[in-house]
Amino acid sequence: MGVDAEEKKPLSTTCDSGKAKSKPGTRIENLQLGVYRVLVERKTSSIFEIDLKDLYEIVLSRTKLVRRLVAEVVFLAPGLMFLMTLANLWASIENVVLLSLETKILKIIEIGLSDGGANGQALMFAVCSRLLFVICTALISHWSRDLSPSLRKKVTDYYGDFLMTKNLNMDLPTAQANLKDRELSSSVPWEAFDGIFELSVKCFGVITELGFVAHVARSGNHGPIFALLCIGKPVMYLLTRKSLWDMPRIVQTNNEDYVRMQSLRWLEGKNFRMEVITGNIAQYIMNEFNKARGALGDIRTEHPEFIYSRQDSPLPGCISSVFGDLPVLYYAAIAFLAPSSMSLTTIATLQQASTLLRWSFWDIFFHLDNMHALLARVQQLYDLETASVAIKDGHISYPSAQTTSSSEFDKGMAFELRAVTFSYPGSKSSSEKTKALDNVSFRIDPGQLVVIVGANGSGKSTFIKLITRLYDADSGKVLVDGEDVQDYKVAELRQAIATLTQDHHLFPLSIEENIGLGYSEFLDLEEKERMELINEASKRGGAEDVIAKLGKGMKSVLDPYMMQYGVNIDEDGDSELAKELKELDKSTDVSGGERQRIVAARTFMRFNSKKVRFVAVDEPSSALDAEAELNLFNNLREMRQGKTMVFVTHRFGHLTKHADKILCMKDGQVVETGSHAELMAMEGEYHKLYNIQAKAFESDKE
Ligand SMILES: Nc1ncnc2c1ncn2[C@@H]1O[C@H](COP(=O)(O)OP(=O)(O)OP(=O)(O)O)[C@@H](O)[C@H]1O
Repeated sequence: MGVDAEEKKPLSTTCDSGKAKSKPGTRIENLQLGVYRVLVERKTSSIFEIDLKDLYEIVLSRTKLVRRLVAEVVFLAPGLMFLMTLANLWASIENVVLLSLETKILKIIEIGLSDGGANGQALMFAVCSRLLFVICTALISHWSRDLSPSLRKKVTDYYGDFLMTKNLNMDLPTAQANLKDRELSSSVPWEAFDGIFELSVKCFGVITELGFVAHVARSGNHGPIFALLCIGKPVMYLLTRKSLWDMPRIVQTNNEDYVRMQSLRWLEGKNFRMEVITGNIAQYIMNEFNKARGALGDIRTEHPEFIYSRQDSPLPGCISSVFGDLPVLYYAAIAFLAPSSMSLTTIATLQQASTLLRWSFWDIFFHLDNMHALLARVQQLYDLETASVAIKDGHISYPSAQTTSSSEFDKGMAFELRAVTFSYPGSKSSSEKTKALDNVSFRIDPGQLVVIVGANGSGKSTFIKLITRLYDADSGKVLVDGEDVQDYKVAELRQAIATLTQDHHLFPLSIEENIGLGYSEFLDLEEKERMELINEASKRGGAEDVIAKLGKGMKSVLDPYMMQYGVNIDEDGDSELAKELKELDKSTDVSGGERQRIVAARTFMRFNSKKVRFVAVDEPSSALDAEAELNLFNNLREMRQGKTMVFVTHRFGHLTKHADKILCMKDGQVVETGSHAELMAMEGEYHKLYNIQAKAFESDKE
């Protein structure tokens, strides 16, 4: 380990160290730990590795969190908690009780040896007491073994519900801004609670052990001094140990050879199987990997936290070891200076007790190390409660009274964009190039069929995302039926919109549900009525034949959640298990285009809701064959009545002739607007794109 004064060029970074300013009283240290560059924030005033004031602040700030977590868990299962506490307290005093009974036995033997005969009755009583205690401990441990798993289930269920509700209701920008929440799982609060519980029990155990030591060495008032000496080593360790775990830090792999090795190793995964096989590149990957490994040499690759904890100087280890020997030195000195104040039994007991204490302290440190990170994750989970909602709900019902009374109400939704600018969260908003929409203004009248065309990344899909309020514009206004889109109640507005995009996926549920969820209120209808609507939607989406092909028809589940594996089975053999495993491995699947048809059927299902006034179709046809695409567009157009329709497409041949308006986009701006004839006459961007498509067909004919 060493401090690297030289700045290395990061390959990817989350913080520009050049700009990283430290808080008052802290400094930012740039470390090179093996293949990692680590930026650490440290207290400038601290002489020890750990700052006690810092530790105190951490403890204080976490107390509220711990109180809440413990209160919630206790409230979930007070009875279980009570029994678990009793069982664990019993276990925590086990060592001390055993040691105390052992001391008793030794004392009786020692007295017996010096008096020429042991007190048989007292010895028997002490041995029986110890046996009884051991049996009781074993029984308690047996009876209490299911307590912890039962409580664990209750706790993970409770926080699982909490997380699922929060995640399902989180809007898109908030979800993208909280990427770290992906790490959260319902088991985190349990792990934290379990850690706190264990820590408390261990602390109780240490207190009883210290009390026991003080009691054993009480003659000549050695007790408190000896107890203090026993905690010397752990305290010294705490002050001198090097640990990154609690420090605010940024870790980044900046060794190019290591990064290349990892990237090449990634290619062995099944995602790249096809490319590796068809490209015949396995040997190339292996050669490059070996080259990178050679170049990396002996540079350490384990986690930087582990590299950092290695001490450069042997001094802290020596000091800590000497402190560990102080109890031995102390009773050796007593035995020499005041031999009458301690018996051999007392010395043997103290020796055992000090070892016991040392292990107990290690145990506590181990739990403490984990605790900080665990509590930080629990805090993240609780923060979901107060996570700022990016998409604020409006106050106007949709359709508003003004819309319903308008003469154009029956035609569909009206839109207007006024000088709208938008960049995706996470993109560098200061740069012009990252604006997905740049000062865009246009109008779409009720009932119009609009086709949006343009090159990749020109901003076509972004427009639909703003209308459906997946995102809000950074500046400018998006008006729906004359009102600011942000003023409407989001749920009501979305009920009036049906979308079909390439981003839509099948749910891991039955096909019936996949289509039915297009309008979930219909799932409550009578079976017959519901199936009629679902069948009709599947017909319009072009999915009828696909579904008929599947063994279980509408009840088929295409992407089910499944956990299955076989172990120690000769899969080529003909054993019963091998046959069963082969049968289990057979999964039902359909092609990409067939999936798109089922997704399209879901959108048609939504049309059954009389509330839909706007249909947004964003390139749903990438995997559809020409006939399916034509049918889809025709079926959608047939249902145009009362709806404004926007199609985003690259293959605009059959759509543009039906369009009331075509918007041609380029670099986040609408560069041309008009009918097909008007845009062709302009000989601009649309003309260019159209001719590229037309030429492809002409060259096919040649
Ligand atoms: N989730 C996202 N995060 C960051 N940037 C994004 C995101 N989605 C799109 N962009 C960027 O916004 C710009 C506009 O994207 P948009 O998806 O609207 O283009 P598009 O015209 O629909 O493209 P395509 O024809 O390829 O579907 C592009 O520069 C794109 O890289």
